[in-house]
Amino acid sequence: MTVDNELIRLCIDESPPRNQPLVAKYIRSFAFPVLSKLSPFNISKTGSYLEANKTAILQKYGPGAENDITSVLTKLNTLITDILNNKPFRELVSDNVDVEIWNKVLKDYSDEDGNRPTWLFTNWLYCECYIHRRIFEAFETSIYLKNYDPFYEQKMQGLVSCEDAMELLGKFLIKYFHKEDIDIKNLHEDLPKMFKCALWGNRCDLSQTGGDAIAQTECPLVLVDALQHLMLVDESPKAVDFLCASLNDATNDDKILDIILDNAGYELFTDLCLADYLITFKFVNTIRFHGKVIPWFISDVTTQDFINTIDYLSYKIKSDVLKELGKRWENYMKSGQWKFECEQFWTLPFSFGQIKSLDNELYTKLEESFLIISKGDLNYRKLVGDVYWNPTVPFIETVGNFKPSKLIALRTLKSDITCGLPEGLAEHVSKTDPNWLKEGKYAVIQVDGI
Ligand SMILES: O=P(O)(O)OC[C@@]1(O)O[C@H](CO)[C@@H](O)[C@@H]1O
Repeated sequence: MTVDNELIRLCIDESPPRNQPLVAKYIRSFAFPVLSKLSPFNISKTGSYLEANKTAILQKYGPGAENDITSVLTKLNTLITDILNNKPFRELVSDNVDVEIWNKVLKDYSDEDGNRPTWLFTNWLYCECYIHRRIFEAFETSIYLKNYDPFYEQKMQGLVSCEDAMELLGKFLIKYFHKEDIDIKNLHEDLPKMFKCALWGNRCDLSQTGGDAIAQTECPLVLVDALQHLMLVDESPKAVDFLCASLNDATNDDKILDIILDNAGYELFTDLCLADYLITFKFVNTIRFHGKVIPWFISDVTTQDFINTIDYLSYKIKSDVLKELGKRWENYMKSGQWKFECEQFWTLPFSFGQIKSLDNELYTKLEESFLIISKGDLNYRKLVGDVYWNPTVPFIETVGNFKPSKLIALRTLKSDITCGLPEGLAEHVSKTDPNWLKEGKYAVIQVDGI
């Protein structure tokens, strides 16, 4: 019997129950294949990357790093074995500031007899976050590779491989920014396109491919129209009306936009384009980008990714328009109009509904916000509590008590969770396209408080 079969033997051959948080034991949920196939694949690819890049790593970190590589590989292999054998979770052992929180969560999820949670039977959001935290633990418990991001090069490669598409969007924007006669009608017409470029940027997510870059070659603006029929909910008109109306209020010159980022590479580029558009036309005055404090879900944006993306565009890329964009973004960072922040909460296994009770400082910060944009699938899962909602439950209900400000969610669908869909749509799409929830093919733009 293979280990995969062993996991299957423990599972239930059913869909997960509606309106409950996901758990991987339901074979017909996306969580089961992510746990049994995709996660072990991603972890073993991380190990293969280390082995393949050993010489370069030793050159950079010195010969002492050889033992580190060996110990990281052992820890990654143990992690795969633990998952595939549904072993109980263990405490984290590093001296990082978040370890106390993770170990408290482990205790909270253990039963009265002290039996610890296992991969198949515990809350899936906790489980998947724990997998990524354990990957990082393998590195942070080493000597030389404590701060090593094994996904950094792939993330930058993801950016480089999309240069053609970036150039096309860059040309459009630079021309636009140089025009002197942009009026409210133009803004009203073009702002939805900027939202949707950032939305579809979320398709380029390396956690689906074990780090292999997904090249985006078509013109992002052409794609916006071509993919419109794949948008299951499009509330962008509400967001655009709200933002355009706010331009009339000259008294408010302290409008902060918070963008809760997702992936580096091409997606981050499209987020920065949207941010530039919003700040150039004074929809907002300050933008705070929220990234991750540790490598997370393979391709999420860390400080290193954010800084080096802007640096790459400003100084290293061939294209003049992209250089010009890079320089604009560097200036926004220098002037403080743009800020990059990475709070610990985003790499903990909690939903956004828990921010208020668990991290009041962060919640209070988000209350200063004029508008919050949440990017991507994992942030969406956290927004709606990773609950397998009945698809017609309104989005504003699913976000629970996460109401610090007005909110826009931009998400391509890569997991089972849907909400706020019109009656019958989920049934209709699933009949014509059984994989509709898995591949980032469909998307939603949903708003709360607008
Ligand atoms: O947040 P992103 O980057 O849009 O997507 C992340 C994600 O799709 O990767 C995992 C594995 O497929 C999913 O569980 C998760 O939701």
